[in-house]
Amino acid sequence: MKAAKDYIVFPLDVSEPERAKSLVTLLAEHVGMFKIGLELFVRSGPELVNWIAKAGSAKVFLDLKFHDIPVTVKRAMARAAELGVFFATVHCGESRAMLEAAVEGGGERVNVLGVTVLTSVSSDDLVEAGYRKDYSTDLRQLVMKKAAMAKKAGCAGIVCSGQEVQAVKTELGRDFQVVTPGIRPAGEKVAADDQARVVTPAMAIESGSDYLVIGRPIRDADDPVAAAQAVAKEIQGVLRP
Ligand SMILES: O=C(O)c1cc(=O)[nH]c(=O)n1[C@@H]1O[C@H](COP(=O)(O)O)[C@@H](O)[C@H]1O
Repeated sequence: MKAAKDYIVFPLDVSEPERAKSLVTLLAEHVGMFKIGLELFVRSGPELVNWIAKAGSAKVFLDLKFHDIPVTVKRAMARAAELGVFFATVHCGESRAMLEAAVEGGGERVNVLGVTVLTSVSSDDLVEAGYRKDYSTDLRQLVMKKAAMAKKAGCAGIVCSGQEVQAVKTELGRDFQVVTPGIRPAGEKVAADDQARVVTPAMAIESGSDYLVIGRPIRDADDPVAAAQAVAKEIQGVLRP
């Protein structure tokens, strides 16, 4: 069985490679995976991905959220797969062809996740962007459509908020991996920051989430190790044997 800490994905949302390395060293025993996103990758690239992969036991998640024509996505995902990362992301976007291209590019080497509707997006944002009115009043419908498209394309799973996990798992099956950002620990006054669809670690796990992305509540805590341990404790409290 997965240990509570293995559910935690810590995003290395910092610009300096030295700061990223010190966070990896500090948190390697307390989280299950490190995520490298746009900021760090633009600064430090594949070299740092390799360093993190070799540094500890935690897995590496390359989160570059590709969104382009299929051939470009396929070729970029093939390069991502060469880095030996566990997860890599593509936006679900507007066409299944892009997702299929991502899966093809990744081959057997990487688990491709489709990003459905970002956790920073609200129903009002969807209205402004021109989405159908029923999607804006029930954002979950749009997440479900995108998740179904990702599954059909062969993705290993999706990224969505904790508010939609249960519906995705019920409709698309337990094996279809669901990663949930927008997590804010219970019992403390923690800012939601730019996140619009937020749940606690316990709520996400109880809904069936496979991995929780938790950044600022750990990174910006006075004691990041204690913050990660507190999240693991909250997860442990609701894990079923
Ligand atoms: O793909 C992601 O990881 C992601 C998707 C999403 O819908 N929302 C989202 O916040 N994220 C990532 O989660 C991290 C933010 O986590 P917090 O600092 O805990 O808010 C950033 O690395 C985001 O890129």
